[in-house]
Amino acid sequence: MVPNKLLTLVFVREASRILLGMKKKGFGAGRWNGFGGKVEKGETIEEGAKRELQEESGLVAEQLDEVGRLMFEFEGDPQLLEVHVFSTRNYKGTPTESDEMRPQWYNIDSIPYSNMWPDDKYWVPLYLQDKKFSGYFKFKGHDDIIEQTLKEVDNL
Ligand SMILES: CNc1cc(N2CCN(C)CC2)nc(N)n1
Repeated sequence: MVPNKLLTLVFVREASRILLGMKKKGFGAGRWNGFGGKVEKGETIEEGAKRELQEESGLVAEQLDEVGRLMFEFEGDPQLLEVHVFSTRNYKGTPTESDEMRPQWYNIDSIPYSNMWPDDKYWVPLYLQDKKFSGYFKFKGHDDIIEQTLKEVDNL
């Protein structure tokens, strides 16, 4: 039994725009995404999300709302990724490039899905409609989704 790998993903939102970061190295490098990473021992998932947001973007979230839960399986890898997705509209600081991420604001009508993880085009629209969601995506490599489920939920 291999436990899930606990990860976070944070989106910073304003009325008509969303902050994305270009991942500069490591897992997901070359794609725009929210900010996030691993949850460390001794911190809650939400504390981990807040920490990663600050490390990767320089922003301090005053309030984080959990908006979704995504499970990712990669064919041939027994460890599933359990990604807890958060959103903040209440933060301080200005977006600052880190060695991991180059932040950039995008209008919510022109999100660069072709340069993001392939699953994003399915669940980000739910997020933008202020829906809560729960999804599972099985990947073959990093580009092809071979199975998926996605539903709106009332509670996470
Ligand atoms: C595999 N598909 C993914 C992974 C992913 N994450 C985001 C957070 N990372 C720490 C790990 C991987 N984010 C999106 N949007 N899609």
